Amino acid sequence: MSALFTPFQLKDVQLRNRIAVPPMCQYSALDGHTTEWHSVHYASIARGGAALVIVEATGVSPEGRITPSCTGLWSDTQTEGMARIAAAIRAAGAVPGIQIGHAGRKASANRPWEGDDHIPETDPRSWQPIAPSPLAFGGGLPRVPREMTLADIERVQADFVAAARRARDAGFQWLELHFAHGYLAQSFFSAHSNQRTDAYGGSAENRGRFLVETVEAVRAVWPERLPLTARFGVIEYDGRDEETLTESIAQVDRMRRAGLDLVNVSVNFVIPDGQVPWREPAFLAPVAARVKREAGLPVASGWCMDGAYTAEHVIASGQLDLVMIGRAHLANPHYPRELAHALKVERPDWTLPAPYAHWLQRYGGPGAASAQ
Ligand SMILES: Cc1cc2c(cc1C)N(C[C@H](O)[C@H](O)[C@H](O)COP(=O)(O)O)c1[nH]c(=O)[nH]c(=O)c1N2
Ligand SMILES: NC(=O)C1=CN(Cc2ccccc2)CCC1
Repeated sequence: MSALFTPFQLKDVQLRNRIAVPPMCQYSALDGHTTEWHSVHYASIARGGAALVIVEATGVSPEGRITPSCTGLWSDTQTEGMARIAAAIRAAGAVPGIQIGHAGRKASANRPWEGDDHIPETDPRSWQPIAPSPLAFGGGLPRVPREMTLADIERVQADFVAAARRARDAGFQWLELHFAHGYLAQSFFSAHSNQRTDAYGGSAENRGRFLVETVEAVRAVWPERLPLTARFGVIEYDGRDEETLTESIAQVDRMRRAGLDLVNVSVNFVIPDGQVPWREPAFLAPVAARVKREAGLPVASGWCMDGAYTAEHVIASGQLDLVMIGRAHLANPHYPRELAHALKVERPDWTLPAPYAHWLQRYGGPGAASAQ
């Protein structure tokens, strides 16, 4: 029996297994609107058998995007395209999720294959990034952001609420606030990037204020019976991990009390030179397990957890409730079928829809057990 292929219930949402596709930017939007690329991309992946498909980081405002090609939910004109995608994910038997966020000081960047760096200020495609403090990320993202005023903070929080309403109206059943990867919310919580002296800076509680207030504000519009979650970096790998983890777990507890239903544990990526242990399989699993134990809410996590036995173990061992498997789904949208075969799940081909499953089960096919 495979733990990975057991259902999971959170509020009124039932997941058919523990495999989630994490948000992965496609950098293919037109003025924040989804295109045919997104429709095919998300439908194909959802048909592959994962239980939850989370649509990529979607900007709560134009300047909250990472690149000019990122999706947005700052305008009602963007809701229809997202609604088609949510419906296609649901029609494939997966739960449609979406991540909404603000890129903060990492905003106004080129697409990864076009430099992955800040667009020059002289380029008309660029815009002024904003952040808690006037401190640049560095590396390929050298622009010094404008320090946010209290009015900016209120406006951005209102943008999160408006985007959450649009995600609800588009038919998404799982909302993930992007509080990780060095973007705006993460940069409020990190002392590396937040050197404010007002109520939003200084102590860990003050640095976590923007995040807690945003959870509270979004909770008020997001249906109580649908999961409200956050992807949150809890470790920087900057040599101060124990201190960062302790204050991050306290922050997760504050967000849980503000109404968060699950946390997707990730890495902070607030500084360009963190020593992330990339070679260690499932390096975040023990970290996520500690968050689950100490903050007392369900956890998901990912990063290099795509191998069948790794994915099975992080769930069977109770470290995680859901495993996020990203790049493997870019290489093969039907990746869950590979996992089902490897883990000797009953009728593994039926991780796919009937038009594929029937023939693969009956006549074999690449990777099918009956293949000679
Ligand atoms: C092309 C691309 C684009 C994105 C990502 C990654 C990649 C490869 N990742 C991180 C992603 O969700 C995942 O955490 C990592 O890919 C690590 O998981 P895997 O090792 O790929 O399973 C990411 N994470 C996130 O929270 N929001 C996002 O929009 C994106 N975008
Ligand atoms: N929107 C996101 O959260 C993104 C995360 N990425 C993963 C990543 C982050 C930091 C370092 C390496 C990879 C890359 C692209 C966009």
